[in-house]
Amino acid sequence: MIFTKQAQHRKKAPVFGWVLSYVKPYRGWVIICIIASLLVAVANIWMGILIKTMVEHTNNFDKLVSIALIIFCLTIVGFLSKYFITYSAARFSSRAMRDLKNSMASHLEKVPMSTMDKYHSGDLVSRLTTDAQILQSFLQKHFFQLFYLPVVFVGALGLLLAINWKLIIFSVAILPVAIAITGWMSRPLQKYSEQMQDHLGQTNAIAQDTLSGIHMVKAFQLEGVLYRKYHAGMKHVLKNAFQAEKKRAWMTAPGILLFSSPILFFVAYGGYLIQAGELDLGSLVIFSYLLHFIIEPLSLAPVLFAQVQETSGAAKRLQEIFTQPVEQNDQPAIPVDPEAIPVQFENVTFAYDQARILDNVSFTLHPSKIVALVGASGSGKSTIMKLLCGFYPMEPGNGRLNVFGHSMTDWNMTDMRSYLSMVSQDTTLFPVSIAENISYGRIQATQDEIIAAAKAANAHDFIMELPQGYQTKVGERGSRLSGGQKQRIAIARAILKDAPILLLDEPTSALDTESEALVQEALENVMENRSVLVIAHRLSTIKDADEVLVLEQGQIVERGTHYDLLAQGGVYTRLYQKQFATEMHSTLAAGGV
Ligand SMILES: Nc1ncnc2c1ncn2[C@@H]1O[C@H](COP(=O)(O)OP(=O)(O)OP(=O)(O)O)[C@@H](O)[C@H]1O
Repeated sequence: MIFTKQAQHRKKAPVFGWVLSYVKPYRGWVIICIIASLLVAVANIWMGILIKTMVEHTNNFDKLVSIALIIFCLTIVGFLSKYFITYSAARFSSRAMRDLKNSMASHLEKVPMSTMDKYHSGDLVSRLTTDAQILQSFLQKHFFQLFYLPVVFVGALGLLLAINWKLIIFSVAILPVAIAITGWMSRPLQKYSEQMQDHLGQTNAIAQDTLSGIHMVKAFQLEGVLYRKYHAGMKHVLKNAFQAEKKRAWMTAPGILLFSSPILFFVAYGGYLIQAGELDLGSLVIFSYLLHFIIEPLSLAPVLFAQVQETSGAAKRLQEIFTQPVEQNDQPAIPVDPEAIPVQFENVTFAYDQARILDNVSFTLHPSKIVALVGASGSGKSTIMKLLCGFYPMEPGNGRLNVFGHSMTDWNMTDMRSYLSMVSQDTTLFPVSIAENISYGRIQATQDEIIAAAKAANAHDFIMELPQGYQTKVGERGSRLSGGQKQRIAIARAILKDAPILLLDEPTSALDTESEALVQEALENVMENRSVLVIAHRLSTIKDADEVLVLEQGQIVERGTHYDLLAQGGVYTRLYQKQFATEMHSTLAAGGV
């Protein structure tokens, strides 16, 4: 199996258990937060008892002074506890979210291309930012309430029941109905929140595509089309946000009414009990103070429930990423025999989804040889490269793919890829300096080695002409460099990596003649003494290849050297005449073969 399912414990855990697994390493701060929450609750209830004692001892000055002192101490305890709630919640929530984001980023690096094909990078960024923010905000602002509210509620209820059970039961009798109504009303909040986050992910994806492809957008005057798409996406986001807020507003109005009704009942029935001599004034005062601690938890419960719903929606979107299988990276490194055959495809059949893309493909790339892939667009050339990079899993029974004599399924992917270098038409440069971009071929490379690689890639001269030389920042995706310059930096990177197998997707006519000649020379340097699998677009590369594979609809329909294939007069000859006739004529005119 190329793909394993890591982080199983997190995958199977219910969503909040999964979130708590990230909080667990900071349990010290969580415990401080919980203890501080409990202290605030106890201080509030104790204050009620003291108020009652104060009312009962209005003639005892010493008693009043000692009560005032205790109240002062409780106020200090309450103040410090609130500080620690805020501080500790900020500490554990921000650290837990940092860990979660880090492990999500590292998980994303390990998921196979088949998974990345399912998600847009903008959506993934949205999960990493907005969803993680919702989660952090819950942990920071609402987590302590899960402990504070029940304790203050139970404490206040116990005291009030002891003072006059009839009055408290009569006062709060309506609250279960209020909770049921507001709880029922908050149910769609999770759905709205999930929908809003999904739409936000899609809208972010449009924004990202528009900004990264801004040249094309402007050249094709697509601003209006993309703006309308963005606008439509934001409309959905706003709609869901508005639906959620409308629900909240609906919950607030009856909530206030329902949750303030106990005060009315208390005033009416409490007054009656005093007149009937069944309740003293001190008890009435403590009742009015403590009733708040009954109403507050109950009125906040639906709001908290709604927050939990919203947070669980965000957490589910994050957790979904962790349920994606990852590439196998935990096997020990395989010892490689340098004499072994670098690449061997044996009857490989492959489909991305349903349709068969490669059909029974077999070929061998011998050490220091060149195998060229040619064929019409969509015939499966890039797919062969992608399989060799281990980007997609091969189903059992669909052939064998060996790298240095070991089946792809036995390799640790990171280890296997250390034997491959890739230079593709679509060069990926990172927004860092030229030196750093080249050094990504081999992170430990010295400055001298970087310069030597740049020289071999025909890049040194143009780099030295830049104002900051090797320290020049190349911009997003290398936007500050020309196509040929980007290619040569990518080739320098491959030279520095010095891997025995080179995968090459030759640049086509996107480069001008002078730039193409420089790139071509650089490519010849990087190909030297390496086993090369090349998607060939140049006649000269095809002629130099030890074997040319002609692909048609995922099948190798012809194979041999350029001259063997021409002699056959089949698919290759037709392709040759179509694609290379101009190049052939110019070669002949220049006195070439
Ligand atoms: N990630 C993918 N998911 C689904 N189908 C894909 C994916 N990548 C490629 N395909 C399909 O596989 C087929 C072969 O594509 P491939 O890129 O291998 O062709 P190619 O010969 O390299 O073409 P070109 O010369 O135009 O680059 C095409 O029909 C393409 O639509």
